[in-house]
Amino acid sequence: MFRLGGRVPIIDVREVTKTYDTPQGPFTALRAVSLQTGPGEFLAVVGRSGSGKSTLINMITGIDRPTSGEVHVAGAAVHELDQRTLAAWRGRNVGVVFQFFQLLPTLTVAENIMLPMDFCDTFPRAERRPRAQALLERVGIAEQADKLPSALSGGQQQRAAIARALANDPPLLVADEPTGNLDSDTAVDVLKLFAAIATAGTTVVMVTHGSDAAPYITSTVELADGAVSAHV
Ligand SMILES: Nc1ncnc2c1ncn2[C@@H]1O[C@H](COP(=O)(O)OP(=O)(O)OP(=O)(O)O)[C@@H](O)[C@H]1O
Repeated sequence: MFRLGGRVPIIDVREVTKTYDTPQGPFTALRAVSLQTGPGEFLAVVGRSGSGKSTLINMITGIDRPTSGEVHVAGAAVHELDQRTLAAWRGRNVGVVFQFFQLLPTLTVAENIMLPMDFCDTFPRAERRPRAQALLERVGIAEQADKLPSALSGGQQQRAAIARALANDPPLLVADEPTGNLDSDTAVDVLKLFAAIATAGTTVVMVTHGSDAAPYITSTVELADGAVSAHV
């Protein structure tokens, strides 16, 4: 097995190619992309619009399958999992953070965070509420637990979404443009939070267009026309 500085990687993408069938004919969105990331890394995925960032993320989270190549995440061969196994695997192993937060509007903040625990039955029922509260403390919004998401600022909603992504203590957190809808000061606070999460051991992969992330990330992969053009 591939090892990264002696450690098993959390993400091990090997020669992944993704070709979509389109009415105009086949379109290759990823070309022989390889990428390895270890525990505790904070990886930024950058590249122009259409370069393949979301397609790569979809391969890593198992939302979509490669046309060829292999995707290993947290020890699972994601490209080989069937849909049912994949849903259960994803719920426990991958926390996802979106640009527009996507909290359920009719549930309180704490209830939103308990939802992945309920879905995956990861913690005993009696532990879920105190665990949600502890996660809210970790992301700095403990006092917002019983409010509806609409009562929170954008930055607070993103912190709540990050707490939800950590609900099942996944080894990997994936964030697609998580600061795209935040003002620059709030964006820096969210980047600092991701950096702290990575330092605590969770691998964080973030698609970003901004350059504000540079001080906080541990590595960058750049895509151009579906291929890795730089990995530093
Ligand atoms: N389901 C699909 N069917 C056909 N083509 C697709 C599909 N999904 C993506 N593509 C194409 O693959 C290429 C890469 O798309 P992708 O969404 O991965 O880019 P991106 O780098 O995430 O872009 P953006 O920064 O605009 O979100 C684009 O040319 C896109 O049109």
